[in-house]
Amino acid sequence: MNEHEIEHLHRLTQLLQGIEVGLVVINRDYQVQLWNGFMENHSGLSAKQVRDQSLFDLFPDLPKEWLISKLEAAFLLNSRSFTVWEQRPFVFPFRYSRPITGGNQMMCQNMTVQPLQDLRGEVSHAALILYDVSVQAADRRQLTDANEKLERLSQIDPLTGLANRRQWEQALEQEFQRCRRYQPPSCLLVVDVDHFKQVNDQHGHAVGDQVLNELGNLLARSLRKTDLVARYGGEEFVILLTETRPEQGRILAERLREAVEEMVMKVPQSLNITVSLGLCPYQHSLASAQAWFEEADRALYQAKQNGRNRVEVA
Ligand SMILES: Nc1nc2c(ncn2[C@@H]2O[C@H](COP(=O)(O)OP(=O)(O)OP(=O)(O)O)[C@@H](O)[C@H]2O)c(=O)[nH]1
Repeated sequence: MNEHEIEHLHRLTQLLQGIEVGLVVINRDYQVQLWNGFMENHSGLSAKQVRDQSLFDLFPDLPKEWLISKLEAAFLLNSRSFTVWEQRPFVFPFRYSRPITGGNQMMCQNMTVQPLQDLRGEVSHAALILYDVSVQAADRRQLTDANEKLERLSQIDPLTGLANRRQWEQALEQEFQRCRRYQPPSCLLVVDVDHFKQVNDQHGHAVGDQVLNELGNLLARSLRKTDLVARYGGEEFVILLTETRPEQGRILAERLREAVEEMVMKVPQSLNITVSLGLCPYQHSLASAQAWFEEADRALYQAKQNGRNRVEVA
């Protein structure tokens, strides 16, 4: 090798030492032959310390079986492979300390395994090339969390914390399909506050909101976990009573009516309200979830017509 070539090699070595990517070269016994500055910095082990040591002795926590299968594919088949953090968050257990990523404890890594041939063309070594993708991983996780939160929020009524109409319509459709298939007993109940306009007019809209909130709490408290209560809109609530026969549904509706009548709200002065309820048990003749709801709504209209503060069954 002439002086020019030695200079060139020297520059290349400096480049590999300083690059912000982990570089490890191992021989066929998995012993470390090259360990660059990135690996030194993150492992706390110098190139001298790891030289000729087995990778698996140095890092007993490495996913041995999985990594050997990758390395053997490189040695025997001369094939290159790539793994991403989404499949396996990290290969080398390096701590990650940059604060911008928040709760991220370990460095997330992508890794390439690259076969290296000797001058005779035989694969005598393999390189592990490690990319730190902690920032991208943290961004992705934040985005996923935000999307999940948005999805949850888009299903909830902000005033009462109950399911909103969107979630309700999905649940009703599901329950309708379940009833159509298995014909379990199931009831749909529509609850509407009587003369709610007067509450708003006499006490103000903020008090009206509080009344709806308290009513929502009462309904949620009074039902089974398997029932779904939702705010359909305005002063109208809807309830799915699963596994409930018509006569049980009627008793429950009556109990809710009484509970509302007896409830004294402090908003801030004492206030009483009543509700009217329309009940429609599932019947096979119902053509759609919408038809089921319309039947219950018709029963509610009857309850209003018949004097309010009462239950009517479709
Ligand atoms: N405070 C408050 N009021 C609401 C909300 N949504 C709807 N309302 C009011 O609810 C009232 C409903 O009035 P109506 O549909 O006439 O019914 P009602 O006065 O309850 O009479 P009946 O249902 O016939 O007993 C209207 O005044 C709406 O403005 C809300 O989120 N908060």
